[in-house]
Amino acid sequence: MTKSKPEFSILVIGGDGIGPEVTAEATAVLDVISTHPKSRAAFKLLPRLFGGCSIDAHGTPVTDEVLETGRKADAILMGAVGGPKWDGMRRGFEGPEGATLRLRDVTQVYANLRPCEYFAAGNSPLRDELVRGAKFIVLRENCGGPFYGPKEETPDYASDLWSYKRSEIERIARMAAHLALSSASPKKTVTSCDKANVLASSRLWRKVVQETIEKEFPEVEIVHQLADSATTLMMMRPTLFNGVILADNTFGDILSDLAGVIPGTLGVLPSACLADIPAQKWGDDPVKGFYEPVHGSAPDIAGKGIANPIGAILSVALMLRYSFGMEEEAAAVEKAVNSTLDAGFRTKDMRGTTSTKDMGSLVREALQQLLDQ
Ligand SMILES: NC(=O)c1ccc[n+]([C@@H]2O[C@H](COP(=O)([O-])OP(=O)(O)OC[C@H]3O[C@@H](n4cnc5c(N)ncnc54)[C@H](O)[C@@H]3O)[C@@H](O)[C@H]2O)c1
Ligand SMILES: CC(C)[C@H](C(=O)O)[C@@H](O)C(=O)O
Ligand SMILES: [Mg+2]
Repeated sequence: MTKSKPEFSILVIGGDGIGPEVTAEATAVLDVISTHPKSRAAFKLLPRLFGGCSIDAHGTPVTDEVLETGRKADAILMGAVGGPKWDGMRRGFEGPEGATLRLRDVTQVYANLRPCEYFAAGNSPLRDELVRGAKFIVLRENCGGPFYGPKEETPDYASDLWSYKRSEIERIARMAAHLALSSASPKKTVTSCDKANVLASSRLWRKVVQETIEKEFPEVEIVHQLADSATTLMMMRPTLFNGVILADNTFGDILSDLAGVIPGTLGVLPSACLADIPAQKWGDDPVKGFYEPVHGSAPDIAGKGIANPIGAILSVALMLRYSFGMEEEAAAVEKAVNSTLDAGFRTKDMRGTTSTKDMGSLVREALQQLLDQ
């Protein structure tokens, strides 16, 4: 890796439904950054079919070539996959969603960071005084649990094995503590959510999270919360969770979608799936990351040009920060999004009329100005 101006390779998966619409706005942000006179990096984009569109073209949701490209690339950017047309194909890891799980598995991106914060856009259905100041990362274990356990599927019986190994829990607990310590917030808290009152895998989870963090990160406060009551608390007192919310694959999936109530739409939530502790600064070797907004392919609004591209654009900010150590550029993208919202522009999910493309170009204009300063 040359430290002068590295070129990072990125597998780009538009996917299905609104996936290609929001991904186009996200890659356009990367173009602004790489073509700016002060640019510190070049990006080699590797667009590929994946998901339902790949089933239509190749008869499989992911070809070996795409898995291999993803394994070798520095990062992966994905819109979303799936849709009613391919719902009948879900069995084991077949079908569009199964392909996403396979790609997460081959890249071993075990830590799924799903940051959520309140935007002062007046869009939350929750009362302003409840959500103001809410800022946390849902850290979801991404390569284990029932998503990956052996499955049995017959017309009369079906099962998914929900299991965790100590080593899988230790590595995600370390990531949680690392994120808590590196956050700007004075509160260094990890709130771990589980169902230790009923699930054996949760009892191991709770024990290993407690032991690992207590021993290796004594300055981090650990709170254990049952996952069911965590949902009510997240809606009633979201700021209680400021810091890091740690959860396994299933509970993390649910809690991160629930967090969409805080900004008032899933459309603005980004996500980063990492294979290692994030890069600390520009010039470090890239950390393998798989970036995708939290939302899905939203078949109900696909093709209408109204999808919110902010979740995808903010996922690019996470890529710059966590994979490439480009904190200044990441912060500029986030600032550009905030200033666009502050100027009053909103897509339909935020009760506005701005189109996907217009929202993308407004953010890019704001970004260009910030980079020029
Ligand atoms: N990463 C992924 O590939 C991924 C993630 C989640 C769901 N999915 C798949 O997507 C399909 C649809 O799932 P779903 O309907 O449960 O969830 P979804 O996230 O696609 O949609 C839920 C609701 O949020 C809205 N929404 C989502 N993203 C939006 C955006 N960017 N702008 C505006 N509104 C937005 C939708 O219109 C819909 O009303 C399913 O096939 C599911 O498996 C894929
Ligand atoms: C589509 C599906 C495989 C995926 C998941 O459950 O991980 C989605 O819901 C997500 O949150 O990224
Ligand atoms: Mg989900």
